[in-house]
Amino acid sequence: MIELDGLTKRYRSRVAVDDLTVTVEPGRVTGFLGPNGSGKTTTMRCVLGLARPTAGTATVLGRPYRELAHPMRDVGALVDPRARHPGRTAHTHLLALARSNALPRSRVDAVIELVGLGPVAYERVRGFSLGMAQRLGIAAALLGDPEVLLLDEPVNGLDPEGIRWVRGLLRDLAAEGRTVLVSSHLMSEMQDTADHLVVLGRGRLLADVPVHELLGAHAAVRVRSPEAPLLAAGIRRAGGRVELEIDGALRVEGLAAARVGDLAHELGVRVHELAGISTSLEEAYLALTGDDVEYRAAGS
Ligand SMILES: Nc1ncnc2c1ncn2[C@@H]1O[C@H](COP(=O)(O)OP(=O)(O)OP(=O)(O)O)[C@@H](O)[C@H]1O
Repeated sequence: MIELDGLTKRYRSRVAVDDLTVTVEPGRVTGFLGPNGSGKTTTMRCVLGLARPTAGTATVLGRPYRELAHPMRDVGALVDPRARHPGRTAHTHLLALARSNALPRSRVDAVIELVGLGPVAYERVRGFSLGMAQRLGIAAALLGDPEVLLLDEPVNGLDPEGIRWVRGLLRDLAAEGRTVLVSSHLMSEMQDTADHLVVLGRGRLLADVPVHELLGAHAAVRVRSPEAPLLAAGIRRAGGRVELEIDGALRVEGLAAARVGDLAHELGVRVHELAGISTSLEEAYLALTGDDVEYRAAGS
């Protein structure tokens, strides 16, 4: 479990993380989302003792990271995949990590195998592609067989096969009862991987919800009727939000399809089409974070 309590991190006048209170539970994959610069990496760095909170606390398994007796056995992290000695081979890199953390040598071969780096284990890290570097970073995170995993954009640079592999790995680790916190900008990937979401905007908590709840909250109903204005007025009276689609259909949010059908019946309005529309995580995410995007291209 990871617990953040009023976590705040300021860099001079800039507030990177603002009074964040969240519990990341074990046994599920928690996606950590937010626009660029919203504070995800800074939060992870505070959890890992790499940045000191200005206020509040961040604990792992009930303790601040610095007080963990065997940090690598408790927490595995991938924060910067390029942060390693370029002259070392993958094997020597992991072996050095294992030695300095009193982990058995057998774990080195086990994680190399697990992440699929066997064929390049004795090649220098200098020549690794971003995807290979990501796999090595994940291997390092798993070296101590930790209860808690924090992965900052682990699929960055991976090809589709690699992305699918990370998805399976994260789901397996969560199914084993571990705490898995993973940040990503790939919404379709998060929709398939995460059970739960923590969403930040400008350092503040925007949402702490199960994925299906967020998707449900943004789901819509499409309804077509020759008496659309009458139906739209009834839907609004019942608390729904209505928009007119380009083809004359109504897009309704806030009411289920069955409720819209019943309303039409009550109003004596004919219906030619009625369907629930599921939203993608990307649409739900953009609706949630729209006002909190710090960097936006002109015209977008
Ligand atoms: N060492 C630092 N010194 C000064 N400001 C920093 C530092 N680290 C982060 N920041 C600022 O804090 C804010 C949050 O950055 P952070 O990297 O945590 O965001 P993020 O959500 O991980 O972004 P991204 O999705 O782009 O990786 C940004 O405005 C960033 O410029």
